[in-house]
Order: sequence, then structure tokens, then C-alpha cells
Amino acid sequence: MQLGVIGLGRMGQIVVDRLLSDGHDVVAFDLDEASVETAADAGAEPADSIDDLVAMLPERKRIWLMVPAGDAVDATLSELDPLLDGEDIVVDGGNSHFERSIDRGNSLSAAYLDCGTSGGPAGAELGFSLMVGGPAGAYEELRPAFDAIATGPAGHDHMGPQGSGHYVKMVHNGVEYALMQAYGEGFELLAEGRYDLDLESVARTWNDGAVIRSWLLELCEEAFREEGSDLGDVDDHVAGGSTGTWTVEEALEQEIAIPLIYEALGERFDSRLEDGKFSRRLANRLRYGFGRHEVKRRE
Ligand SMILES: NC(=O)C1=CN([C@@H]2O[C@H](COP(=O)(O)OP(=O)(O)OC[C@H]3O[C@@H](n4cnc5c(N)ncnc54)[C@H](O)[C@@H]3O)[C@@H](O)[C@H]2O)C=CC1
Ligand SMILES: O=C(CO)[C@H](O)[C@H](O)COP(=O)(O)O
Repeated sequence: MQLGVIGLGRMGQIVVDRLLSDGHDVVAFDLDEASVETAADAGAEPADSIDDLVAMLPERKRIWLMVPAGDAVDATLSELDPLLDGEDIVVDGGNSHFERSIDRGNSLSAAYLDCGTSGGPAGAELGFSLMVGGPAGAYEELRPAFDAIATGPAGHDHMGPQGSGHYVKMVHNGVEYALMQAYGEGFELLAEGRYDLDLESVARTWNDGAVIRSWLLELCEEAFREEGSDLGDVDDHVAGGSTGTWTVEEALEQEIAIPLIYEALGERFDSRLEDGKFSRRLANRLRYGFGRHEVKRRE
């Protein structure tokens, strides 16, 4: 199969490499020329523009988007739309909001698949986990490409109608936040608690058969191996947060309680407060008010 891939960053280059190594042909485009060259070095046909990419594809065009969620997706689709028709298929493999994907699917001239992608840059070797929403016929048509980009045939599935792929990926990310928080809290107690522990050793031991073994825990092991048990100079500022925010917003709309994910999101926001957390500072001062307990002051 021949596919166009637009967006050749950390994830898009992997999509290109995995398609090529499974015997597919790829036409590649990115706003960044160096990224196009990298894809061409890997064996893709380089395109100079979206027009050029579309012109290089066969009559029934299959195009994979791996650009940042939001404006970049809209900009790409508005250029693609006049060049496509109902026989064509576009996949958005990024972390788009599911409601945006429903709107895009309704307005695009081509069939639109919203595909949640999990596995990160480590997916280069293993392949990704792909959660696909949209027209079932388009999903079946692209099954060979999904087989190549995912870990294999078991690494992808059709979740349901338009939006459901990105909906499932949004919830996946909420779970990711809560798991990171749970591991973080456990290791915090171990780091600050009563034993002087080698946390890489703890993580390695847990990863070998323990109930809580997981890929995130393997990444904890890697972090302690590379940074040390005290995490060296790693800051406590945690970036990101959009997909977790959407998960919490959706839970509120559905009146479903997801306190762990909400807490994990809040911890992330708190990590970015330059002056520390106001409510903690106020609690510090209030203890003086009601009990004449010492107020801890900044240096
Ligand atoms: N990095 C990760 O671990 C994961 C990322 N994702 C999602 O995949 C998508 C891509 O992520 P990354 O590869 O990490 O981002 P990235 O920032 O590494 O790459 C994005 C690429 O898109 C290109 N680009 C931006 N606007 C463009 C446009 N209008 N036309 C053509 N090219 C354009 C950029 O030049 C860049 O090369 C995002 O939606 C992200 O949320 C999903 C799962 C995991
Ligand atoms: O989708 C992902 C992992 O599954 C991406 O790494 C995403 O960027 C993570 O979300 P956030 O930026 O909110 O941490």
C-alpha cells in the first residue's frame, strides 16, 4: 500500500519507518525540511508541499497525519480537503480532542479515522497500540497499515464511531496520569521513609513478577538508574496536561467520579506554581493564628 505521512517528528518518523519496513511505500511531508530529509534517507519519497504529496499518491489516497493536535491538524485538513474525495482516507494519529475529531469527520470530503496512538518513541521497535474510531470500512481498508504501525494485528482495533478512537486515548492518558501519581507517591515514601533504599533495585525487583509491574514502572527503574535514587537535579515541574484536563472535563459532564485522575492532574498543575501553593502557605499561617505554632518563612 502507498501512504502519505504528514508530520515527521518523534512519532511521525516512526510511522514512516514501520510502514517502510513492512514493505509499504511512503510519501512524506513536514513543514520542517530536515525532517523530510530524514524520512527520505529512510526510504520515503519526499514531498515539497501538501499539494505535492497528494499529487504523488495514487487515485485512492491514504494519508496519515502525525502533527501536533489543534491548529496544525486544522491547517493540514483545510489544505487537504479540496484535493480529496469520498474514496480517500485520512487518519489523525495525534492526540486530538474527540469532539474536534467528530466535527472534522463530519466536514471532511474524505473518510476520517481518529486514531489514538500509545507507546511513545519507544514504539519504534515494539510498534504502537492504536485505538481507531470512524467508518468501519475505512478501518478495514487500512488494516495492513495498522498492522505495520501497531505492535501487530493485536495492537489495534476499531473502537466505534467517529471520535471514539480519540475518546479512548483521552481516557488512556487520564489513567497514565493516575498511574504516574501512584508510582510517584510510593517512591516518595520509600525515598523519604525509614530505610536508605536503592530505588532502582526496588523498581527492578517489583518489575520482576510483582503485582504492580508495568512499562511505567520499567521507566521508573530507568529513571533511578540514570538519575540516582534521589533523582539528582530533576526538577519537580511537570509539563503537559491537556489530555488529562479533557478526561476530567468529560467525567464531570458524564457525572462520573474519577478522583485519582483529578488529583493527579491537580498535582501537575501545582508543580508549576512559581510561588508555591497558596493554600499550603495559608495553612502554615493559620496554624499560627489558632495555635501560635511557628510560621515557617521563606529564606
Ligand atoms: N510524543 C509522544 O510520546 C506521543 C505523541 N502523540 C501525539 O502525536 C502527535 C505528534 O507528536 P510528536 O511526534 O511527539 O510531535 P513532534 O513535535 O515531535 O512532531 C510534530 C511534527 O509535525 C510537524 N508539523 C507541525 N505542523 C505541521 C503542519 N501544519 N504541516 C506539516 N507538518 C507539521 C512539525 O514540524 C514536527 O516535525 C501529537 O498530537 C502528539 O500529542 C501521541 C502519543 C505519544
Ligand atoms: O499521549 C502521550 C502519551 O500517552 C503523550 O506523551 C502526551 O504528550 C502525554 O500527555 P501530556 O502531555 O498531557 O503529559
